[in-house]
Amino acid sequence: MGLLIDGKWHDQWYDTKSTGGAFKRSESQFRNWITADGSAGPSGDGGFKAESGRYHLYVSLACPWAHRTLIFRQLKELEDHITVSAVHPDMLGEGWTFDTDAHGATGDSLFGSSHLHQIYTRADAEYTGRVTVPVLWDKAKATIVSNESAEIIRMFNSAFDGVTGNGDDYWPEELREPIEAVNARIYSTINNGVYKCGFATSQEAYDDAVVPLFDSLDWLEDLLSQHRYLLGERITEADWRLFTTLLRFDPVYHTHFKCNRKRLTDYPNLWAYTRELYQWPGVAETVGMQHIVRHYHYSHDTINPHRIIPINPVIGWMEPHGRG
Ligand SMILES: N[C@@H](CCC(=O)N[C@@H](CS)C(=O)NCC(=O)O)C(=O)O
Repeated sequence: MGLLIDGKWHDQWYDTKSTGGAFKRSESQFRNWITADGSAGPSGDGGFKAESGRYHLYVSLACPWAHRTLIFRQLKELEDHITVSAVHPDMLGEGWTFDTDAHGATGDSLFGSSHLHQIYTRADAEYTGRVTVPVLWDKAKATIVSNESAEIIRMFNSAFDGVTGNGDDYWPEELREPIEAVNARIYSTINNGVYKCGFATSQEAYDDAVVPLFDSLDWLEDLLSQHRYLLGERITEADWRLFTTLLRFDPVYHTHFKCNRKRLTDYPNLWAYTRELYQWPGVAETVGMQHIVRHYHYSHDTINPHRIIPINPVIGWMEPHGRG
């Protein structure tokens, strides 16, 4: 685990000393947008036109943020248009690697790099910051379009509609405001909330994260007793953003990140809802449960110093969900 400073790799864990033991996630730095006609998006530069075969996605199957992008690639039928490389689940001293000695770890099919940080320095030789997945790479301009999953899924949602003919819309105009509100709470208390619990290095920081986390899960349990999806009867990006965290809850966050007031399977509505999303056409094939369980327990030696991979519950993802 580490980061690049002026293009040089430094092996260091997250700094929580300056924040009273609290984990603060840093902002993603590559913020360009692919658009249908190549015009500039809400941030960054223009010139990234949606074209088949032009873009490549670097992911970790373990990572909930990268997982969102894989799900959107699947939902929006982009598999033949956007190529993918998956890193090895073990993220150790030199960060994410392209080692291939794990099922599903593909290596870097574009450049044959050994480490993900080489992709960042290819885009910016002086890059300073964390080396995270997902990364959306542009083969034409030889640079990173974006390393922000929340924005990559919005590009995938609509930019390639003319290429694929798939017009499914998970960010519909009329629901954008309520989606943003739900996303904000879920991001802060659940998606990032589990990390705040797990990476806290003081009791106070942990308490500050774990209470809102379970308050939000209770809130969602109630919401999902009233309607099928977060925003009503229509599935939206908010559901997919929540799904990748819920999927990892019992296998990883409950024990490894000490999110253990309840398990996902203790919430009847949330648990059935998660199964429905798991069973959505194409979604189960984006799930790399072995990478998920292995990555967290093996890579975070500050939390699990002996790197013992737990036996884990057997989870009935394919049990009938009974919703709708
Ligand atoms: N804001 C980013 C966060 C991505 C992120 O934190 N990915 C993790 C894996 S789950 C990572 O690569 N961490 C490496 C590090 O922090 O050094 C996004 O949503 O795209």
